[in-house]
Amino acid sequence: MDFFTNMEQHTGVKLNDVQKQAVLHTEGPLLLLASPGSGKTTTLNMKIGYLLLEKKVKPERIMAITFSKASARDMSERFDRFFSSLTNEKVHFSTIHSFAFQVVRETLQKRGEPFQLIEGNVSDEELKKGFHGPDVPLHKKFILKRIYEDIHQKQMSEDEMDELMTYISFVKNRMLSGKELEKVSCQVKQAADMYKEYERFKKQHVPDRLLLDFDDMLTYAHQFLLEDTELLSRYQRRFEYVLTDESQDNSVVQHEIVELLARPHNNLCVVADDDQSIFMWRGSDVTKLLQFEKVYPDAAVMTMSQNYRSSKEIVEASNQFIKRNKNRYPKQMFTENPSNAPIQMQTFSNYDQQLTYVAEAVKAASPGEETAVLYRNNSSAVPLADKLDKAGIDFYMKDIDAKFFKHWIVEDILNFMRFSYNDQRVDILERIHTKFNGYITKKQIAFLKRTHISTSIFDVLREEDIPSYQDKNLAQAKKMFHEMNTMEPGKAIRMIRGKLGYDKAVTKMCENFGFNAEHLFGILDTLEEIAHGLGSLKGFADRLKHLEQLIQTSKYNKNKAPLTLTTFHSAKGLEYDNVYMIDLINGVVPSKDDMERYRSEDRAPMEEAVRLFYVGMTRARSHLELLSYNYKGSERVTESIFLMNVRRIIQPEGEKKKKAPVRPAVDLSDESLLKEGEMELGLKVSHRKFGAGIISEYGGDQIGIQFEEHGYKELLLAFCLENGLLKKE
Ligand SMILES: Nc1ncnc2c1ncn2[C@@H]1O[C@H](COP(=O)(O)OP(=O)(O)OP(=O)(O)O)[C@@H](O)[C@H]1O
Repeated sequence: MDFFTNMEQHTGVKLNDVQKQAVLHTEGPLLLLASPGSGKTTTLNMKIGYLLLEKKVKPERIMAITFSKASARDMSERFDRFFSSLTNEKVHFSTIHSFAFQVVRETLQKRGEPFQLIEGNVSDEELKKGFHGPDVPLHKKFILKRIYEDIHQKQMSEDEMDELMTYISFVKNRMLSGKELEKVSCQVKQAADMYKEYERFKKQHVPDRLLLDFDDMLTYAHQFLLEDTELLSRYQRRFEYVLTDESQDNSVVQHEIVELLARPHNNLCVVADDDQSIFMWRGSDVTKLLQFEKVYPDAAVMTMSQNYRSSKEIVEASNQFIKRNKNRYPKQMFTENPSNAPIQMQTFSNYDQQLTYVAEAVKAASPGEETAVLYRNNSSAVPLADKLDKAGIDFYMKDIDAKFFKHWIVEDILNFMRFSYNDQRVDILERIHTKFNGYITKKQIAFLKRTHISTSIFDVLREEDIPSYQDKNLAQAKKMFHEMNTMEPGKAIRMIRGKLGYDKAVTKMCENFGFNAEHLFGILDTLEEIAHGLGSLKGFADRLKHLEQLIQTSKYNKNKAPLTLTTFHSAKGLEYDNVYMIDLINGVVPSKDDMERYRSEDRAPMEEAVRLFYVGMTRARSHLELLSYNYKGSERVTESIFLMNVRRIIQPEGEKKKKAPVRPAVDLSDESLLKEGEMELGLKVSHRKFGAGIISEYGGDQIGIQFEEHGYKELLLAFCLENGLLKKE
């Protein structure tokens, strides 16, 4: 009996022709380009089985590399399911990081050079507490904090820490140095200098040991393999076959390590989907895949395009959608799966309605169905969790991020509320006095600290010699804090933000310290959402505690709750019956930065946003919904341009019922007129009334154009198109 018949009998899986060819191609380089749901993992496992059972390769001669520890476990489980009854031999699935660590440890031990790992868990509280004296705790974040403070003479914000960490990972994974470091954009000023200082610190600060972070594992392993030919050829001899899964997310240094290992026989099987590369921001590099045939002129390239996961509607729409991208291997994903429901798209009037809808829809799912709600940013998780909890729905949250609850904005709001209970507490006032319009100075706080307080602090201050404007403001503040105490929390937050001047103070901080205003105001909006419907300030504080705990413990609900909440990124490789993609608005999906860079001709981030959206769409087996809204709080937003793309795919222009314009002002067949399908960010157009401009936003029924002479204007798209108001320049 041949291998494939045997496999079919044992596992029930009948490989298709390309899958079979990929299994049989064991010698020489192979790039296996696989569409989502096309059985990558299945094929890779079968190939390993083939090497063991048919080619009698010893398992220790096979290097099977996966993207993360979780996918290594997943692969290993699948392998056991297929082959445990056929062979006792076990193949080790490893991440590149763990292999690199092995190389580094071995080399440094041999050289007698001690080392210390400086990356791992450190709580935000510990970090906030900081350190005193000259001895910096030997941890990446503390070291960066110290370097930042030395260079900028001020404290580093959490956002800046995240930014700088991403920058460092990126430059290391891309193997950048010298002038190239300056070219990488980073919100943190002098990031390249800080990076160089960080590298110097690690090598010199502790003379008796080398300090290494996670990314150093890769760069050092690469360096050692290049330097030590004996070491390299030992590993090369050991691993006769090298297979890597999810290779689209490998960084430059990871690709280099894999290439080195596979030499000279190059029995290298690279499984990848360039359309699912979503970690470019931290150094993954899809161009390496696109150049595979240049590196290996004798490479076989096979494409697995049949999707076994999703309904016809989902496969066809996603396949069309990804074609927006230019920088990709052309592929045609298809399926023989039957049709199911059409993809649903809804734009609600506001954010809360979207969440209410999700909660109701999830509740209505049939028993036994797996459902996921996917979002771009972790910040979407808290209001969603709040809504689901209020609706009595259990969930499993994939990437727990309870940072929200410890954020200083949340602390501030709680402190405002605490102070309203007792306006004699100098300790609380000290934390918020610069954040409302009471003009209370540091000196006044020091005075209050020295004074025995037995009445309202506001009265104490007003007894002193203070300017009349402050006296007036303190009297008002006292009244507001007093009223706040018995208010509904939603109202209280609005008063803090508005009349007490907190929003203004935050805006000022953003200007002074470069904080991300959108993010901070987003947190305040979320607090208002959580407060919605609650009766007391205490109830609000309790609710926050409850939510924090709920989110922390939701990770234990894996395989228990039929509902998963996850970011697009973490949904990679997974599948669900029903998928709801939420918060699909411009500024989030794609992000503001993606859009801005696209306008300035830097298209790579937008292409990555498209891939991320595609990963989200292709997680659904039978039911996919794309959700958006028009207002978040009082802010008008526009639905994601990607929604518009999908809508056009599902319902092409020609099929729409077009209302004839009452008075067609121009000949609509004129080729130079802008058509809906031609809209693109950055496209130069000319408006009949406002003249030349550039499309800088579109979504829903609006189009935003930056006009040369009339500034930025938002116009009704349908009106412009139907009346031929816009021409391509
Ligand atoms: N030849 C086949 N016949 C029937 N089902 C198959 C075949 N190959 C794979 N499948 C099934 O298709 C589904 C998707 O396979 P798999 O998870 O291996 O896809 P993938 O390519 O890794 O997906 P993604 O890239 O989206 O993570 C699985 O349920 C798998 O069992």
